[in-house]
Amino acid sequence: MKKNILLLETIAEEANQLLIEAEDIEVYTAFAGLPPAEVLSKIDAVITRGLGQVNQQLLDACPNLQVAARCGVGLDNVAVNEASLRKVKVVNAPGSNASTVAEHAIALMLMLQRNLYQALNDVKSGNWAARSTFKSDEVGEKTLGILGLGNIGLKVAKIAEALGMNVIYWAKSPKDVPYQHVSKEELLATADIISIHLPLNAETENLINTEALALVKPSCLIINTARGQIVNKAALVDALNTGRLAGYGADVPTSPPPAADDALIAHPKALITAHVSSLTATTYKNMCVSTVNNVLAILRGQAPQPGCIFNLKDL
Ligand SMILES: NC(=O)c1ccc[n+]([C@@H]2O[C@H](COP(=O)([O-])OP(=O)(O)OC[C@H]3O[C@@H](n4cnc5c(N)ncnc54)[C@H](O)[C@@H]3O)[C@@H](O)[C@H]2O)c1
Ligand SMILES: O=C(O)[C@H](O)COP(=O)(O)O
Repeated sequence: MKKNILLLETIAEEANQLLIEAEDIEVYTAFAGLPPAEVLSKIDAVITRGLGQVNQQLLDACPNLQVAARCGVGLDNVAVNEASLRKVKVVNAPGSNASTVAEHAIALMLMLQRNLYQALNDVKSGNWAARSTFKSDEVGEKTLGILGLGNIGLKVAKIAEALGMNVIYWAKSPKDVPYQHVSKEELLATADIISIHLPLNAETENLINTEALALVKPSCLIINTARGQIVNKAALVDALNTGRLAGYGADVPTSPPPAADDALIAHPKALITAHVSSLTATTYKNMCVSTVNNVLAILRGQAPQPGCIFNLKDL
């Protein structure tokens, strides 16, 4: 009997092709709304990206669900606890976008630290004379504090090390890496640049709040390519306005999509991209293909990529 997969969002063509060619798989989509109850009742696996919600309502509607999969890494749009209670395997593609997100984090860090945005705008606007007042500093010999040393955090650490930075990190427990593990408070107080690579969950939402920002050096830059909600927006804007923090670079607005008058987006000390760091041609394909292969393996009773079943991991 065929297994039934529901796609909540479009996926890379190469991954779609794997599903189309699989003779043991029937594919349904929810691009224009959920299919009728009789279809949902026979769905074995649901696949989403960052927008489609695998929530309690969907889990209720799909009583035969075995797998809830995310093309990519972040599982903040998946009700992980609810799914776990129903013995639904929550699956992602660990490491599939680590290099490209790490590159993006380093790019934002250099843009801010070297004041490149202003330098480029000066030339574009014909203000060559601005070079006489130009100020910036290199990242070499500065201390980079990494919050969350998983696949992306570790890539960032390696690139930063090659740039001559001193890397420290905070994680739930020390790891077997050549970087110093410190408390969150020590990291906040000593880092020249902080890069956030934590998942968004109940423990990390608003982690960078007024109290945390009170600890950082006024010259500190915060880079966030994880999720905007890990940083409290009001506290962040206040810290930028009062000189408590020198700059913020992020790939993720605090409440996407941002309003037209969002105080952070317009802030002269903030550089925000529209959640694009995974969207290179190579990585978009890889994260969708890896996820689909993991789902197919589980449905066929084969071994998926190690560590991809999130609710079986000790996080
Ligand atoms: N901007 C983007 O397009 C993009 C792309 C990929 C991932 N992300 C985000 O980045 C996050 C990290 O990705 P990753 O691939 O490095 O994930 P990962 O699972 O490899 O690493 C996350 C790390 O955070 C640690 N952690 C989890 N909860 C913690 C807590 N409460 N306190 C301290 N440490 C904790 C884990 O132990 C792990 O080391 C994702 O969850 C996702 O939200 C964003
Ligand atoms: O968590 C992830 O893997 C990234 O945020 C990618 O998200 P996207 O699928 O929305 O690009």
